[in-house]
Amino acid sequence: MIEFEGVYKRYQGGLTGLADLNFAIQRGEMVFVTGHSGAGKSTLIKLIGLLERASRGQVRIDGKDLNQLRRPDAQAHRRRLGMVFQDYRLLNQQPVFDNVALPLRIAGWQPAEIDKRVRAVLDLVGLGNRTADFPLMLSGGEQQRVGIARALAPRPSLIIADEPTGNLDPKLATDVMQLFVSLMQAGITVVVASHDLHLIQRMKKRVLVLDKGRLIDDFRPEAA
Ligand SMILES: Nc1ncnc2c1ncn2[C@@H]1O[C@H](COP(=O)(O)OP(=O)(O)OP(=O)(O)O)[C@@H](O)[C@H]1O
Repeated sequence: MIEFEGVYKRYQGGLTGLADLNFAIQRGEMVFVTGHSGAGKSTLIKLIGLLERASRGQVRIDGKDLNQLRRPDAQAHRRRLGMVFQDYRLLNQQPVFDNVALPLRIAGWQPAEIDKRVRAVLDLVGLGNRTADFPLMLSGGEQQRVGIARALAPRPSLIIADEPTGNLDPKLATDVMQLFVSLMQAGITVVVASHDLHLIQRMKKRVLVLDKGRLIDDFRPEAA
């Protein structure tokens, strides 16, 4: 479970990233975070991913305050978490297979296990036949699916994504969002930041709306 309690994030120079955020996300839930440019979406994602730390308040994952984590626990947290970025962040000089294998190699998986897992996640995102291709031979939507496969490879329990469809046309964006829904259906907690309200509304999942760093709505279509 993810809990934000009285969370503030103030950047150097006095800019407020987040102000007094309070909410909880249950295990296995899918949640969108939306709001205008500068509302604090990326900041929220970065706090969960430990790329930034709260200035005040607590961000807790399974009861542990992320600000208090010592290095081994912080590393364990990062291992349980997959991140997906707007610009995919693939290594363009390496084939799709190696891009997806990278986190498994870093984690010390055995080659035979890596081979099996990489093929399985690429099959899952519909790219099982593109393992030898290089990222720039793929469409934007396909590159993002490689990014998602890479995030999924180490079997994370939580996926966080910052504007994952920002560079995609509406059809590909919908496909990628559907893929996130299928991950939620497989039991993974999924938190997606996106400014695309039309697309979010079509997905009929919970939406946290930020405005100038504050939570101004927490909408649950299932409960409406
Ligand atoms: N590294 C930083 N240093 C200083 N200020 C920052 C930094 N990152 C974000 N901010 C400020 O914090 C506020 C929230 O930014 P954030 O990137 O979280 O918003 P966002 O909703 O993701 O915006 P966008 O949709 O434009 O990416 C903005 O006022 C921004 O200028």
